[in-house]
Amino acid sequence: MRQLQELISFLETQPDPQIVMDADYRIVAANAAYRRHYGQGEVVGKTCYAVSHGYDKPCDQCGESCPLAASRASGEPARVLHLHHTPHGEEHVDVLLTPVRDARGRITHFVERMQVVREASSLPAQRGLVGKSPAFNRMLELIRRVAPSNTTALLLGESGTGKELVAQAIHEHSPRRDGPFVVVECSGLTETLFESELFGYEKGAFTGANQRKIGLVEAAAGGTLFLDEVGDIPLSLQVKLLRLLETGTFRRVGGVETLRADFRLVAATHRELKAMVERGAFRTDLYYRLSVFPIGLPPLRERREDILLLAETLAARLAPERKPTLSAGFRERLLAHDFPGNVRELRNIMERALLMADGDTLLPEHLPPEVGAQPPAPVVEEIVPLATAELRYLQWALAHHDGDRKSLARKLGISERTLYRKLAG
Ligand SMILES: Nc1ncnc2c1ncn2[C@@H]1O[C@H](COP(=O)(O)OP(=O)(O)OP(=O)(O)O)[C@@H](O)[C@H]1O
Repeated sequence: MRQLQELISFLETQPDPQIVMDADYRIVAANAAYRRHYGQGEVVGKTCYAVSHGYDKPCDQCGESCPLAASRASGEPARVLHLHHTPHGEEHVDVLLTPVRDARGRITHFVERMQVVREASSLPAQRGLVGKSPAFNRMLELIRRVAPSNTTALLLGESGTGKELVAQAIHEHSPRRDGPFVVVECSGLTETLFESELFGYEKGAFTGANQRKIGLVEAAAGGTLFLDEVGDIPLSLQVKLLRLLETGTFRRVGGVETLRADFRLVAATHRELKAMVERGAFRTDLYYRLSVFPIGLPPLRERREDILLLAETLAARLAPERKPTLSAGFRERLLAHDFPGNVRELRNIMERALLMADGDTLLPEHLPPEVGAQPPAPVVEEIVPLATAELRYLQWALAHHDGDRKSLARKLGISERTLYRKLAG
């Protein structure tokens, strides 16, 4: 008991919101930072899943990962990224759970530290990454883990999935955030261009080189170098990149001086690099240099819960002086579309709709005809077991429902618990 009191008094002055829980998920104390940030009345005596999620049972029984269950099982700290209900709305929170042991080594309590995630927003925001779907959250967790290090990150995703935005988020949350963020567009670079763009050149290196020019590698000193479409670099040039990465040095074209590079590398491609390696189209050694920490960016069709959030965000970004609203029919059509061009396609659709609309309400007729014209049936026309049909319908309803699971359950006329159970299959 004394030990618990000491722990609580220590946590009181810590800068991050922290709570102490017993092994039954019940909150026994919340520190000043927690009360300041979340200020949602007394939480002591309530369970963490009720306070942070509005659930009536632990997260892992509601389709989410539960750090307390993980920590209790392993005896180790556990870290996850969750979406918490807060007085400010739904917020991404990085949760670290640490077990506390008594003198005999038995776990008696858990301390949960919460850090607000600034790499992305679950509400429309003026800039940066926006999303709240499970697939987006899994990606965000990886971004949070790699950003503070100097490790090379490799972003893998279809065109328009937000690779450049993710690279920027990694840079902005790294120790190099005050340094430059330099983008190298690798596709279409010829041999001579590649070298002079990347490494710069000395005066007189070639006709037209009237003065020394520093390259992008040098410009990125102290910051992050983002190699976009790294899979498009021809084999003949890959060796030059490899040399730079292996030695950490380079020479300007026409120069003799060996210069030391000082950048953190983030690379991206929409290509299947692994398959390219197998085909002999991409160097194996370069592949292993690049794929230290791969991050998969989900296509928009695999994060449908984010479509309307992104649409609202992009509309507000594209027309800050207007207050665009999305009519029900417009939303419906967006939700029925597959977005082969991902977020970039959605952005183009929104830009067009804003031009087509005379008022501030976006209507279905402001969409190109091919967008969501044929809403897919929630249940395909084949005979399937009732339980399968029900599951498909619920998944469809989840993707098309603009709100949380609680309000969906209400609309469906079932309890939230039943909804989770049925979705778990
Ligand atoms: N999660 C997101 N939140 C907000 N905007 C996004 C998000 N993802 C992408 N976007 C927007 O979508 C557009 C395309 O993103 P971006 O250019 O980063 O994609 P990309 O994967 O680098 O595309 P490409 O491979 O074609 O270069 C940009 O306008 C970007 O701001």
